[in-house]
Amino acid sequence: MASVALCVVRVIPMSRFTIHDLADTIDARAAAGGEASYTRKLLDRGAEHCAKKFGEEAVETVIAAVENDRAHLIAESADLLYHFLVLLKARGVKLEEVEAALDKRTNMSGLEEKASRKG
Ligand SMILES: N=c1c2ncn([C@@H]3O[C@H](COP(=O)(O)OP(=O)(O)OP(=O)(O)O)[C@@H](O)[C@H]3O)c2ncn1[C@@H]1O[C@H](COP(=O)(O)O)[C@@H](O)[C@H]1O
Repeated sequence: MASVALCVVRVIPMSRFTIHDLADTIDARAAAGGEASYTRKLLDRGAEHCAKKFGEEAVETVIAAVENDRAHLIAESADLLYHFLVLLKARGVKLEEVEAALDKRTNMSGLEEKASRKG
């Protein structure tokens, strides 16, 4: 008798929302006046404050990962990415510049990239 292979595919709904959409929102909030905006509040407190918030979110993400709490990890990752983009904005770095740095590494392994940093 022919055996039947069962393949279970978990379907995750695709969102059209991208990290670039969030970066655009952050740009718009940065350009706007002093109306109520958490982003505006963070940027007004300066890059060092934004860096501190990013660090806090990084620690919260680490804790969620170590605890193996999937939903918590996703939520903290979303906070982390938001605060990462605000930090880049505070220091005048474009997301595209980070992507370009990643793009340069696409043809080398992580081990090669690590070695290229030494010396
Ligand atoms: N994606 C986010 C987002 N993720 C996380 N956060 C905020 O980041 C904070 C997480 O940090 P904490 O847990 O330390 O919260 P907290 O103690 O309230 O923070 P602080 O008072 O210490 O600053 C929370 O206040 C979250 O609401 C975000 N705030 C905003 N956005 C996006 O940014 C857009 C613009 O927001 P506004 O600038 O408020 O209009 C929104 O439409 C969202 O799309």
